Formats: sequence, C-alpha cells, structure tokens
Amino acid sequence: MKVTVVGAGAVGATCADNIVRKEIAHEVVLLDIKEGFAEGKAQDMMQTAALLGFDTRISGSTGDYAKTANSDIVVITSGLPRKPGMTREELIGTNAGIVKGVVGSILKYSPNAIIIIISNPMDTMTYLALTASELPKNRIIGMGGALDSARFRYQLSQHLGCSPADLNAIVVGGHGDTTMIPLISKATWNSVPVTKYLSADQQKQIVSDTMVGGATLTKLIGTSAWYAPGAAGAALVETIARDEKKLFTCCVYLDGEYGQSDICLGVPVVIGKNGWEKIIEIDLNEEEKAAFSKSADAVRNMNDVLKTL
Ligand SMILES: NC(=O)C1=CN([C@@H]2O[C@H](COP(=O)(O)OP(=O)(O)OC[C@H]3O[C@@H](n4cnc5c(N)ncnc54)[C@H](O)[C@@H]3O)[C@@H](O)[C@H]2O)C=CC1
Ligand SMILES: O=C([O-])CC(=O)C(=O)O
Repeated sequence: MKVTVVGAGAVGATCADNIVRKEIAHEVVLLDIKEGFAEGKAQDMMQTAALLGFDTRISGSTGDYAKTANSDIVVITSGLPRKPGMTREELIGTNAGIVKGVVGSILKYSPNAIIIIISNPMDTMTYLALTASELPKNRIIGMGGALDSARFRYQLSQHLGCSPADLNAIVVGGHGDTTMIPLISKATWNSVPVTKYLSADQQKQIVSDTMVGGATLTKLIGTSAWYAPGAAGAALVETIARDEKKLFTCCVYLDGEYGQSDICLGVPVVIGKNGWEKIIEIDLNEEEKAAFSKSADAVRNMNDVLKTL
C-alpha cells in the first residue's frame, strides 16, 4: 500500500505522521511546492522510526510527481488555511486553482488512486476534484464530517463527563461554520439518547460550539487546527487501506440521496477498499431536513463560484 500526502504543512505532515506511526501503509510520499520542505519533514519523521519502532518508509518531494507514481490513496491538503476572522469559503479563489492542478498531476502518475480532499472550502473542493477529474464518484472523498463528528463527541463528552469513545454522534451537511448539522437528536451514550441527560440549553450550546469548532481553534492558534484534522485524514486512509467498512460522515457526490443531486455533501458512508462504498440514509426529522436543504443551498452557491474563477 502506497499513500501520497500532498501539502507538507500542518495538516499534511500530521496526517502523514499518523499514517507512518500506525504502519497503515508500507510507503508514504509527502509532496509540497516549498523547496526542501517535504523532504525535511519526511526525514524528521523517518528519524522517529528507531524510537517508535515502525517500518513504514516515508520520503519527501518538492513537486516531483513521478515519486508519487502508483499511489493507492492520495490525501490532498495543499492550499491556504484561514486566519482568525475569515471563513473557509474565502479561501476558494486561491485553493481552487491549487486543488485542480494537484488532482491533474496526481492522476497522471496514479490513475487508480482513491483521493481524499482536505483543502478548504472542502465541500466545493471535493466537487471540483470530481467534476474536473471525471473519476468514478466512489473514488473522491471529502474529509470534514469525520473531524466535525469527533469534535461533536468531544463537546458532548465535556458536558456528560464521559469518554468520547462511548459516544455515537455524527455531524452531516457542509463543512462550514453555518452549514454543518450536528445531529443531537440521534446522538447516544452507550445506546441511550444523550438528550435524556442534557438540558435544552446544554444541547443548544453543544451544537453551536461544535459548529464553530474550527473557527474557535483558528482564533486561539492564529491559523487553523491540525492535530484532529490530520488524525481524521489518517483514519479515513486506514479504513480504506484495511478495507474496514467503517462508517464515517464524509463529503461525497449525491445523486438523489437525501433529496439532493449534483453536489458533494457530508453524509454517513461505509468506507472500504473501493473508496466510499455505500451511503447510509438515516431518517432526519423535519428540522434536520430543513437544515440539510439550507446547507445544500449554501454549498451549491459556493460551487457556482467555481464557474466565475
Ligand atoms: N477539511 C478539513 O476538515 C480541514 C481542512 N483544512 C484545510 O487544509 C488546508 C491545509 O491546511 P494547513 O496544513 O494548516 O496549511 P499549511 O499552510 O500549514 O500547509 C499547506 C501546504 O500546502 C502547500 N502547497 C501550496 N500549494 C501547493 C501546491 N500547488 N502543491 C503542493 N503543495 C502546495 C504549502 O506550501 C504548504 O506547505 C487548508 O486549506 C485548510 O483550510 C484544515 C483543517 C481541517
Ligand atoms: O477551521 C478551519 O479553517 C480548518 C478546518 O476546516 C477545521 O479545522 O475544521
């Protein structure tokens, strides 16, 4: 199994580090356009092998896509992160060109790769990657919901005083401050609905803190987060590499599911060796359905911006 991570910045390097530590692939290539940056980070990670005892090989490359040839999975993290006060959507002008170029270069050398998109605005970048590449829809996966769901479980665990591992909770819809939908009505703590233990005010707080999870960290750190985003990217790589058939919320192409078409949006999917293999349609209540449709409208408006660039 060979994995390429494009973008050796905060998210890309963390994702690669998780992949090598867990020996998810036998070979990892880290690629960046900044001269020497990916090579340096790869060497630094490789020097942890003797300390941590893993056998994965990681190497770096400055823009030489030949080194990524025959990758099974490619994670795209290249592009600008937002600064405090910005929305993810504001990154579209710069990141669309980067993502489109990277997808083209990757496919020249790895025509069979499954591609995971992390660069923001992620829902629109996933749609762009799919429409520009014309790959089968199952091979393009946007990473956002896996992260947002982990943040939702974190927020719930803080209020419930429990382990996030004992919680089952997902976020669907877009990966934007106002477009994501934490499904609190469906969240359970060891199969008991969490709503049984939380006041209406607490529930409201948890939902809104989850939605601005990325913005909150961007304000605290000065740039956007990377530990959980990198770990979420690696979790998707692991599920594909090991054909685990795990359920994650991912941004995938909808063709009538959830009442939406010609859009990539976050829904629960089964992930395995073929990429995303099956969309799971859960029953949303009226409020959740309305939120999903509003989220789709906002993402569709961003997709329309692509035509003007
Ligand atoms: N979908 C999600 O859940 C998340 C998305 N993100 C997004 O991921 C992206 C990366 O974030 P960070 O790693 O924090 O940024 P960063 O600035 O630390 O790293 C980005 C890297 O991309 C490289 N790059 C730029 N153009 C490139 C090209 N054409 N080819 C190869 N490499 C190129 C840069 O040199 C830089 O090293 C941002 O767009 C950010 O908004 C970040 C966190 C979560
Ligand atoms: O907040 C950002 O801009 C980066 C991101 O998508 C996240 O951490 O959720």
